[in-house]
Amino acid sequence: MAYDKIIVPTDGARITAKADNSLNVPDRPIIPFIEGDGIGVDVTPPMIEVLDAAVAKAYGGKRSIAWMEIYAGEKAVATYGGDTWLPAETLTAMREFLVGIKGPLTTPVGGGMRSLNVALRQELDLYVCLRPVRYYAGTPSPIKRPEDTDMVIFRENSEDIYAGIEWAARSPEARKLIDFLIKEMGVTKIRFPESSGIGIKPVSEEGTQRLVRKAIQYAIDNDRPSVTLVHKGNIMKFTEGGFRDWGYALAKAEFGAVEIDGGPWCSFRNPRTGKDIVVKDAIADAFLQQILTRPRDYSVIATLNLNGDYVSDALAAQVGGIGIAPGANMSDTVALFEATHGTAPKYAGKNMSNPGSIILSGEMMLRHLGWTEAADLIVKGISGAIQAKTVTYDFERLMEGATKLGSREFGQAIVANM
Ligand SMILES: NC(=O)C1=CN([C@@H]2O[C@H](COP(=O)(O)OP(=O)(O)OC[C@H]3O[C@@H](n4cnc5c(N)ncnc54)[C@H](OP(=O)(O)O)[C@@H]3O)[C@@H](O)[C@H]2O)C=CC1
Ligand SMILES: O=C(O)CCC(=O)C(=O)O
Ligand SMILES: [Mg+2]
Repeated sequence: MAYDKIIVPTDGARITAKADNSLNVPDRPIIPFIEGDGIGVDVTPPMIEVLDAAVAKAYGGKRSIAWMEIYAGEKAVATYGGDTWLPAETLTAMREFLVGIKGPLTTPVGGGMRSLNVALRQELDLYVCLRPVRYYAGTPSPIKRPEDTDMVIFRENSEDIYAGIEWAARSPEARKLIDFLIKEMGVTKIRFPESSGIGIKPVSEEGTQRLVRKAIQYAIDNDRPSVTLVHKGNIMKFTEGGFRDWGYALAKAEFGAVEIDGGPWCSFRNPRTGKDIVVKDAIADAFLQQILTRPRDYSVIATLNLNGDYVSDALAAQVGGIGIAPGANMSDTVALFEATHGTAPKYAGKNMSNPGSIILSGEMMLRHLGWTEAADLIVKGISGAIQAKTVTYDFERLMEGATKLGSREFGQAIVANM
């Protein structure tokens, strides 16, 4: 494939997918990366340095990464000109090279363009947003026993109110839709029809089931005790309630789950371990208080797009903040690893922000490639740097006697602790 601005490294090779969607990973794979807006300049370069160091140490030069910059957001506009926020060849490169990593991208509030992050997920159909939440010893946390929080979020990434189907108040489209709802659908509950903006929340059986299937399979593969479907189905019966019902139906039809005490909770035996896996559900508001009051009750979480967004940041805060919360956006073939936080504009370019989130996203990426030895070194390095209290401002301000490091220097501390 010929690219315009993307320079494909000539000394690397493409990752390819086998028929069963597992990966053929060469010893020097080409990995596309998007630097990201705002603090992207601060956190992405240390991520590259840390991953390179971990791979070099783990494999003594036998393996390495050929990094390939691809563009989105402000750097895309600077590189391609005009209004090119998400160049077509960025999507082409992700489809061709299959595994990539990105920094955060800015989305204006209210008006302006729609989210490039969401656009990437939709265009590449990256329907799973996978966000593991675990505690690293020594990390400052607002709760008493942060080590009790060990959850893995499977956030549906392609539909829900997050899909961006909405019209501004008083626009012809909003008026037309509201008119249709009132006149043809008999809707009487729009309190202020003249001045309502209006959004649509699509939630499908297919979309739910492909996500819940991945969450249950993860619980099986990783010896997890439960999968909780988190929804607000008492209020939004046919969208969030549908999510719950379709989730349970899938657990029964595909994994042989049977109801416990008349349901709706059900369980099945993990074929790998022989232990029971419980599939249960929780209403989102109650869930948000229970993750604080009894986090040990929850393990794998499957939820809709907007709930997953809220839950991700809430759980990240419990284990020390968004500065070290990693994530991945995945389809059956393409995976784009991504920090959970945004562009934190007030810190942009100041070499202050914690690069831990994108570094641990990189750690997930190495595991996805099967390079577990290098991934383990990153966990060791970050644990060591935190325990030595050599950390960025976000941790330092909450720790007694810590040394404050810049983003770059924290990356170096991780490498030093590998
Ligand atoms: N996937 C993506 O690319 C995402 C993009 N965004 C976009 O980012 C922009 C800014 O969003 P905003 O709501 O401010 O959320 P951010 O996550 O960018 O920042 C909120 C706060 O979180 C803390 N924080 C975030 N990242 C780090 C880090 N690496 N190290 C330490 N602390 C960190 C800071 O807290 P404190 O000030 O207390 O130190 C910061 O002020 C918006 O345009 C939004 O749309 C948002 C989320 C995800
Ligand atoms: O796309 C954005 O700007 C925000 C996305 C977000 O907060 C997330 O995916 O966690
Ligand atoms: Mg978010």
